[in-house]
Amino acid sequence: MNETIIDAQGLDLTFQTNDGPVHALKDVSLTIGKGDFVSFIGPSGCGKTTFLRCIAGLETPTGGSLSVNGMTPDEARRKRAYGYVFQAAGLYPWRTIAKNVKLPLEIMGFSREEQERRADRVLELVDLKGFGAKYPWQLSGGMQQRASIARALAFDAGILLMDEPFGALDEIVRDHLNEQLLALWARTEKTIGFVTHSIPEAVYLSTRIVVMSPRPGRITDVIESPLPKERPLDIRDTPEFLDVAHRVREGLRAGHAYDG
Ligand SMILES: Nc1ncnc2c1ncn2[C@@H]1O[C@H](COP(=O)(O)OP(=O)(O)OP(=O)(O)O)[C@@H](O)[C@H]1O
Repeated sequence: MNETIIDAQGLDLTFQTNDGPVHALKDVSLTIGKGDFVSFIGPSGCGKTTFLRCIAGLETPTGGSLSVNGMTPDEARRKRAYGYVFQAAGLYPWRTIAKNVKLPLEIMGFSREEQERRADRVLELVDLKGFGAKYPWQLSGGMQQRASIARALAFDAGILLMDEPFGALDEIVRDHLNEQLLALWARTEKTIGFVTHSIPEAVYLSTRIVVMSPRPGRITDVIESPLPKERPLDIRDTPEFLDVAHRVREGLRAGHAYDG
């Protein structure tokens, strides 16, 4: 495998809540290499978001070890090792698209010229060239989500963490964004962690698919994709694709059957 970027070993996380402890992650071990596109799939509440948030240094595991770029997640967060894309685009309505994209750059103290240059570059990368002066409400849901990806790319972190970024979009738009995301990944060689509920989306995008079980969230299968890097949408009709989709479905089913 390529250089290790994310290394989780025996990760455990129990939330203490008013209703008692919630065991969200159990003995999660996974290594993600540079340039991997790893999807996390599993039933609602199985800890996909929690695992992504651990990588991002936004939750603290209660057991095990986790490193990101050879650092603790907290150090990696402070060094801005990753861009994070949420399910909702989360753009500020009073800022233009360009100003939304520049926000992290402003906070990080980039010069105005550099902010301008980077915003232009990432808006072009997500196919929003010429939309910088628009406000979020003037854009479709898919375009807003692309703008939020541009914002996550603006400071050029090597890691992109995406939590169901296209979950709220209709299927045609989602297909299109999946294609664009693959092209962007090929061009930028980012390491991507991607949470989804959709089997076809996971299979279409990923180099590896991590199947998780219901609570306490455990990894029940890690499927290496045999698909080539170059993936036109109609690859989804090929026997290879359907075979991987079948394996994911079986993995999800086996996880559900687990009651230990
Ligand atoms: N801050 C928190 N405090 C207490 N419990 C939490 C907290 N965050 C998450 N949980 C619980 O941990 C479990 C895992 O949640 P998580 O959001 O990671 O699941 P998920 O797989 O991403 O679900 P979904 O697919 O519905 O987004 C759930 O039972 C959730 O209620």
